[in-house]
Amino acid sequence: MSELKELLSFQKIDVLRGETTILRDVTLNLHNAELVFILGASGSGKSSFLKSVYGALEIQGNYSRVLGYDLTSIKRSELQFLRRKLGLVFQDFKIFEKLTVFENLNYFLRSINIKNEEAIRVILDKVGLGHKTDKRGFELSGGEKQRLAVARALVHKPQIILADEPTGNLNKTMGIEIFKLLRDLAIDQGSSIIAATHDEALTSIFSAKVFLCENQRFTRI
Ligand SMILES: Nc1ncnc2c1ncn2[C@@H]1O[C@H](COP(=O)(O)OP(=O)(O)OP(=O)(O)O)[C@@H](O)[C@H]1O
Repeated sequence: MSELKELLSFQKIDVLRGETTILRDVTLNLHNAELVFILGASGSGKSSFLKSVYGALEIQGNYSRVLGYDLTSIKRSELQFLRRKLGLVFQDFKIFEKLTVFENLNYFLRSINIKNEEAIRVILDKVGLGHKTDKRGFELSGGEKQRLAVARALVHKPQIILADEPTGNLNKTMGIEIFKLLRDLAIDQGSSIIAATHDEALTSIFSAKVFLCENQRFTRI
């Protein structure tokens, strides 16, 4: 059992978009190898919360630490270093359709100054795409695209994975299968996941801390 480390701590933090307060008094503590779901209706602030974690939205409050960075005082030039320690998964996959499976991961790793072809091969095997490394993005099914996105989120062994509706474009069975893959591989390498989802069913399948965004509140349920 690995030692418990605090990866993220928000204490009574407000998340803003310009002049508008999207969420108030957000309190969340995240440790390694932990899964957190964020539920809420469309427009309730789930994506905004995820964006606040990587410094893409303004926040206010006394205490907000992510992987050792204080988000209320982090410099713009430091954000790239924080973001290298995060993995991102989106509903619409955001893979490069014209690049091959291998090139998609290599492009991502190079963008964060890492050259590690072995890590690419290992993670592609783990997500079940080891036999499709030379296929281009447009030749993949939706499930395969999300497997590739899962591989991209994990290949650099980030400490936190932020997943925004990761099952939103998949059928129910495929969504559960791919989320399980993400969860198992992440937890295995000690990474934690914060996943925003409409899909309440996921919370009954996977053991997790669950929060609800509603009327600007962020409440543990
Ligand atoms: N780019 C943007 N510019 C301005 N306001 C935005 C922008 N994106 C979202 N908002 C507003 O911020 C609020 C929270 O939106 P957010 O996308 O965080 O909700 P969500 O719970 O993730 O919704 P969904 O489930 O539909 O993705 C909403 O009122 C929305 O209209």
